Amino acid sequence: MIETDGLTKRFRKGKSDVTAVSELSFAVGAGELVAFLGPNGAGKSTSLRMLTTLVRPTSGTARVAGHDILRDPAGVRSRIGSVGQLTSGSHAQRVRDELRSQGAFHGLSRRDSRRRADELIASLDLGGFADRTVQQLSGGQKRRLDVALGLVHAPGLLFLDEPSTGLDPQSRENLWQHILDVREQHGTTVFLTTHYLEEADRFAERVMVMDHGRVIADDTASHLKAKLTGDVLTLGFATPDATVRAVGVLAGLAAATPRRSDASTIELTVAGGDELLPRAVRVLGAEGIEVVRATCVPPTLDGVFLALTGRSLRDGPAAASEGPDTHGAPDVHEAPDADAAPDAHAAPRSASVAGDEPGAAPTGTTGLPATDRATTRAAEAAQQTGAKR
Ligand SMILES: Nc1ncnc2c1ncn2[C@@H]1O[C@H](COP(=O)(O)OP(=O)(O)OP(=O)(O)O)[C@@H](O)[C@H]1O
Repeated sequence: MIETDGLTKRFRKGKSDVTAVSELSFAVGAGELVAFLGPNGAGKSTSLRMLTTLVRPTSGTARVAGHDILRDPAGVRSRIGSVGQLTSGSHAQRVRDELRSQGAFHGLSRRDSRRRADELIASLDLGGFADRTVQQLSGGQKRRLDVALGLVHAPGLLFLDEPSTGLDPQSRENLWQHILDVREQHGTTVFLTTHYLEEADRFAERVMVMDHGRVIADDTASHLKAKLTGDVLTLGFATPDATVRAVGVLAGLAAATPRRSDASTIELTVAGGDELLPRAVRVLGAEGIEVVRATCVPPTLDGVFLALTGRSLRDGPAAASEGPDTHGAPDVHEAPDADAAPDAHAAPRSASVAGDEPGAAPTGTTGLPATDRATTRAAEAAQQTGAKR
């Protein structure tokens, strides 16, 4: 479904170049659910924008859904669905009409557009508000509509850029359930970016970790966790003396080195911590050392990132619990630049609306040059609305 070869993107920033994505080479098979993880500025969105033909690579290329992104961008667009960080529905349109007109713009007959709209309303559970206008929807309902709009032409491959950012936990769970259902019903390949580590861990079969424009790990979440980190065991003791003696006993029991985190607590990071813990308590007890508290915390993807980079993904603004940190909505009054795909700057009818979207981040949040932000976002909005031109 996706095959990239040395995909690289450099942006001009003042007098210097920023390498947003460097030598990206990977393949994604049909039906996979892949999550792209990384801190702010790692290059995730730029990678997605290249794969969805919104931004031209500086070098390298990719085949997406059987079409070359450089030689046949229209072919790529006809075969993929793409949901960006902005809501793509037009404010004043009713949900049902929005879906029907999206079908018509994709070349479906009136009858097929109606049928497809009904199907998507059922499968994404939009029935309760299908006759409301987009501006009357909640954030979670809008995101479900966005996914539905991206699926109107039944693409085999769906790109989602931070689909659940900014939603409350219940709406996130609900959106995910719908994404998983659509995937199960149609075998859709899903490629998404997210800041929510626990979502990637729970739902994605494959996790690609990106940092400074490069993919630094690519595997299942469980393999990454097993390979790069382990369970963190914490054992508490009644006295400092017992703690010192316990360090010696534990060192002989586990492959890892026990660390004293304070006078009466020992930590150790090991594989199979849940099995080691009861054994450690028994052996220590036999030595006359009483364990007064104990926990075993399973590994996380944040631990994986920490092991790979020495930094936590939760440090700074990319923290999973925080709200969106998007690059700002498009200002359609600004001129496009050469980085956008050739036809991507043609403003769709909803592009000007997207900037007013209450859930969208305000402009100017990234420090990117205004024209770059405007171009990329306008191009993204143009694609999100598909052929609505
Ligand atoms: N149009 C642009 N012009 C100049 N620099 C850009 C542009 N788009 C992205 N960049 C820079 O490229 C780098 C990668 O940005 P990108 O948006 O791909 O990161 P990201 O991983 O998606 O971040 P986030 O999680 O914050 O969305 C950043 O340093 C960013 O400032």
